[in-house]
Amino acid sequence: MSTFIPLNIRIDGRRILFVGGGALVMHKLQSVRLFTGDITVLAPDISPEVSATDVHQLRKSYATSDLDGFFLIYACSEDDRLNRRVLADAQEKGILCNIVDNRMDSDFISPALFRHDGMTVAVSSDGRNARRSVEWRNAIRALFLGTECHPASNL
Ligand SMILES: C[C@@]1(CC(=O)O)c2cc3[nH]c(cc4nc(cc5[nH]c(cc(n2)[C@H]1CCC(=O)O)[C@@](C)(CC(=O)O)[C@@H]5CCC(=O)O)C(CC(=O)O)=C4CCC(=O)O)c(CCC(=O)O)c3CC(=O)O
Ligand SMILES: NC(=O)C1=CN([C@@H]2O[C@H](COP(=O)(O)OP(=O)(O)OC[C@H]3O[C@@H](n4cnc5c(N)ncnc54)[C@H](O)[C@@H]3O)[C@@H](O)[C@H]2O)C=CC1
Repeated sequence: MSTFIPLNIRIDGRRILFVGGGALVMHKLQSVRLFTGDITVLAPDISPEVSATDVHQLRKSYATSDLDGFFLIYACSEDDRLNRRVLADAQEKGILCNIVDNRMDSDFISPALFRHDGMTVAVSSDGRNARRSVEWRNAIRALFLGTECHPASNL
């Protein structure tokens, strides 16, 4: 069984890498960009939506040395074998890595977030039920903002 502890990790001055540049990266960027602008996206094909953001872009196929200098890695390509290679390379180098939607193997997972007035709420199900995390986050957000509570996921 995978177990996780919630932490707030310092990221100022530290670089974050996404391997892959499709729809899923765009989705993940929406939350990560709330916290840092120092994000690099590496993929042979980077979607127009990702390209239109202010992230650093490397249009190339992944190589192990691409991980050097990064603090956190998100392996988000559509190629599961590649994602697993990225994870193995990162672990070899002592860098924390998330394989998208794979809580069993990831070093960390992403909670459902709500940020307001300098405060952050992060909800997790330890990766067991992401939809439930979104519903809890939305309920907490409604409590603070007095808005209608519904399960649609937007920050
Ligand atoms: C392990 C993890 C990924 C990781 O971090 O590695 C993971 C895994 C999986 N998600 C799945 C599905 C969905 N995920 C969402 C949404 C979000 N998922 C997020 C996190 C996580 N999802 C991590 C665990 C978090 C925790 O601990 O609870 C959020 C909170 C944050 C983020 O992604 O940044 C983000 C909300 C963003 C926001 O709104 O703010 C929605 C709803 C939607 O899109 O609105 C659905 C459709 C559900 C449906 O359709 O019912 C499935 C397939 C399940 C299945 O098919 O049954 C898996 C795989 C599996 O469960 O094995
Ligand atoms: N789109 C979504 O909301 C969700 C996607 N997923 C899974 O996440 C994965 C990615 O999904 P999408 O972003 O939608 O796919 P996508 O097909 O839009 O993007 C895949 C990205 O991987 C990159 N890539 C391929 N080979 C590479 C290499 N050798 N080096 C670096 N980058 C490489 C491609 O250039 C592309 O940018 C898929 O496995 C998908 O099943 C899972 C849940 C939701």
